[in-house]
Amino acid sequence: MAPNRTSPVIIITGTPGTGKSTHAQLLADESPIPLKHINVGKMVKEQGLHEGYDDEWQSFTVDEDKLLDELEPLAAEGGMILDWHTCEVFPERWVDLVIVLRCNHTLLWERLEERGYPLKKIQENNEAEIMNVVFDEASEAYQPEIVVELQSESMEHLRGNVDRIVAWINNWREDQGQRDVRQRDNEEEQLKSR
Ligand SMILES: Nc1ncnc2c1ncn2[C@@H]1O[C@H](COP(=O)(O)OP(=O)(O)O)[C@@H](O)[C@H]1O
Repeated sequence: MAPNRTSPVIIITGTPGTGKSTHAQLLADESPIPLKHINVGKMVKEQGLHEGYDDEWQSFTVDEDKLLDELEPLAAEGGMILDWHTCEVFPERWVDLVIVLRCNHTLLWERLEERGYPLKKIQENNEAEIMNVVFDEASEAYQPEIVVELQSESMEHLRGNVDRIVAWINNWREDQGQRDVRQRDNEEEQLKSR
C-alpha cells in the first residue's frame, strides 16, 4: 500500500466478457469515495499507447512503457479503478485490491458471441477462462491476501460483488485513518524526545 494514498487503487480484471466494465461502472457510481473508472483498453486506443493494430487478434499491441507512464501519476494520487483483462503489468506498489471476475464458460461464450468476436478470439478467451489464466497471473503478481475471485454470472452476483467491494473500501478508509493517527502520534513523540 502506498503510504500517502488517501483513496485506494482497485484492479478489476478477468477474461473479456466476465463483466469488468459493468462492475467498474457500478462501483464508480456507488463508491463512498470518488473513484475514477479507467477502461485501460479504451485508453490505449484513444491515447495511442500502442505499437499498432494486430489484424490476426483484432486488438492493439500495447506499449506497456507508455501505458505505465500515463497511469503513474494517477496511481500515486489513488482513487482509481483499473479495468483490464490483464493486470500483472501494474507494479505492486500501485495496487490495494485485485478483483478477478469469473464466469461459467458456456455463458462467457454467449456473451462474446453477442459482442461479435471472431470464432478464434472466442475460443482463445474461453480456453483462458477454463485454464484460470487471469487468476493465476494475478496470484503470481500480487500478495494472495489482496487478490479476490468473484463470480459474475447474474445480476445478483453483480449486486453482491459491488456491495462487498464498497464494504472493503469503508474498511480500507478506517485502517488508513488509524494509520494516519499512529503516524502523527509517532511524529509528535519524536519531536518531544528531541
Ligand atoms: N454479473 C453479470 N450478470 C449478468 N450479465 C452480466 C454480468 N456481468 C456482465 N454482464 C453482461 O456481460 C456482457 C459483458 O460485460 P462487460 O462488463 O462488458 O465485460 P468485460 O468488461 O469484462 O469485457 C455485457 O453484456 C454485460 O451486460
